[in-house]
Amino acid sequence: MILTVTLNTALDITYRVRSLRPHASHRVSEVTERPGGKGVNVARVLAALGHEVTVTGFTGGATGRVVQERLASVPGVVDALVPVSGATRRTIAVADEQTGDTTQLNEPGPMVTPTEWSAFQEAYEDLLPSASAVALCGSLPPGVPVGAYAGLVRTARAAGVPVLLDTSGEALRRGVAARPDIIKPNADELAELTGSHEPLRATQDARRRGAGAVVASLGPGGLLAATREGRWRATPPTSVRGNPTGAGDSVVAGLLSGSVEHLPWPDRLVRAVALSAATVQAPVAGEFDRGVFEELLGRVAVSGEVSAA
Ligand SMILES: O=P(O)(O)OC[C@H]1O[C@](O)(CO)[C@@H](O)[C@H]1O
Repeated sequence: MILTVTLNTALDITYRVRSLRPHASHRVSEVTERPGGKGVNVARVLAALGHEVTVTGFTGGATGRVVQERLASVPGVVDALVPVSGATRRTIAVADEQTGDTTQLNEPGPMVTPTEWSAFQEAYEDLLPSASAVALCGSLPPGVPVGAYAGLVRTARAAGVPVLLDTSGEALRRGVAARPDIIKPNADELAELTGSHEPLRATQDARRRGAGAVVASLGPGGLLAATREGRWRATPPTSVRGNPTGAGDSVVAGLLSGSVEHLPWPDRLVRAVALSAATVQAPVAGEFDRGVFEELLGRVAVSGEVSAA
């Protein structure tokens, strides 16, 4: 199975409004709720691609119960979440019908005690021997040490399990130093990590800091990958409009599934770009449109070069 870690799980709520204006009161025309947090989204997409997935991280309170109830009905996803005394957070995405833009409000998450953090680390170590790959995704809830991902990367490496890290800020900086196999920053996260706003230079710099491969998501500009095997750029055929919530998580799912299936890097990037664009176009945030995905697979452009041996 593929293991996804979401330390800060969420009940993702999407509000649709006619036009979002600061200081105004709004009528919500539609409300959607689904289990979220980045690793949970990754798991749903992996399962839709036919992979067996186990989800771990923290869950607590009434929101945690809703997240778990909803996860139970997703075929192919096994729930191995660890209980905490605090409540799983909510995230609110407000989709503006007029502009097509989405505004995101993410709660901080429950306070995790040192005992709960230790319980998670034990559960994680127990799950690793059955995992073909692991994805560590999203923000850290309060109470979890900022070096948490660095530790989880080291544990996965010691167990011989390939590890992808998708987070930001100091947690990413420390995590990269622990040498994950893949990181997937967006342009801002990559610039913050390396101090460079030039993506090509920044991806190479991030590799020097410890990442085995760096796949930078450049929004409508597609993906830029710097790996041991070579460097590539993959771009969607047209700029897609819609809700980008979860598009980065679909990239992670594309990369991970391609990695466990031993696809060559260009094919993994094509899959990741097609999934991401199909997520932007899906009516519900974080889902992907299978028809769009399959149609785009043949139309994503890849350019680049293989490294000299
Ligand atoms: O952990 P964070 O960085 O706060 O991100 C979580 C949020 O991001 C999303 O995964 C979208 O990528 C939402 O589902 C939401 O839960």
